[in-house]
Amino acid sequence: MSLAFDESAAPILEVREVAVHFSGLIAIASMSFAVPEGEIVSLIGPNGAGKTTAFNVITGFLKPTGGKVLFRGTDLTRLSSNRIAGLGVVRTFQRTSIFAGCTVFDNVLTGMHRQGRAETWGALLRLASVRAETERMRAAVAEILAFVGLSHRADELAGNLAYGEQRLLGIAIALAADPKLLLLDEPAAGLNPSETEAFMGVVQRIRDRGVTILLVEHDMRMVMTISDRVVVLNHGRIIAEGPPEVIRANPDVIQAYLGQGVKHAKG
Ligand SMILES: Nc1ncnc2c1ncn2[C@@H]1O[C@H](COP(=O)(O)OP(=O)(O)OP(=O)(O)O)[C@@H](O)[C@H]1O
Repeated sequence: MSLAFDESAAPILEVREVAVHFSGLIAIASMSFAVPEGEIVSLIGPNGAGKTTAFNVITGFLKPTGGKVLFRGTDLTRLSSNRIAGLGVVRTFQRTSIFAGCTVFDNVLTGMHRQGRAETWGALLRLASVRAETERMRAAVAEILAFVGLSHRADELAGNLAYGEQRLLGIAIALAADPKLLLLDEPAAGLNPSETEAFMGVVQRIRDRGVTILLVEHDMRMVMTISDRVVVLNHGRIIAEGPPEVIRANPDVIQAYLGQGVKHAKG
């Protein structure tokens, strides 16, 4: 893990002066930050700071009141969430959306044509070599399941998985959509310490495979261990930005958030 921020790395994502107002309430006042390609960047802050709102803007679920979001130079704020997913900006949700009545394998297979991949799927079905293509996709699903450590559960109904396994399945479904930038919304919520540990390893390995990660997470140990860079939001404004060891020592951050968070993480 590279703890130092490489200023020369090209940003895959640039959030420029994004503002979000909800009829009088300012959820995000003005937010600008960049996510360098190939890094894990965490967006942290107290409850209500604007983290989920920022995710919703980046993924096209919410149009900002002002500002832009550039993904490899393309302005995402003009595009539908489906188009954005099709470009490779893929998110997971706080509540994992799985098909409980389908097998783990089929859930991941479905992930290949969810999230904006419908056109590709349709085109594939028209190919004469559908069978070869199906085999290729099944091999890809098997590879993803092995990657997240769920191969042994492939034929199980997703609804029968333990909670921690369902979170891993959520990640596997997102990986099936071939993300370039993966947004993880509180992936460790509700996990026990050993599950969190395993999850941290998975997230780092996803980064090591070349997928850039933007993480919203309350578990400070996870954030401080795996992030290359941390962006701190408070009341809709960025109050600090930098590598974990700098953020950890920033008095404004400690005041706003970390004091409580670190205590919580250690307790
Ligand atoms: N659709 C909405 N309509 C009105 N206000 C909203 C809406 N969505 C969010 N807000 C408000 O915007 C602010 C930011 O909320 P947001 O959910 O982005 O915070 P957060 O940092 O993700 O919090 P948490 O850590 O609790 O998930 C809050 O004051 C929230 O109540």
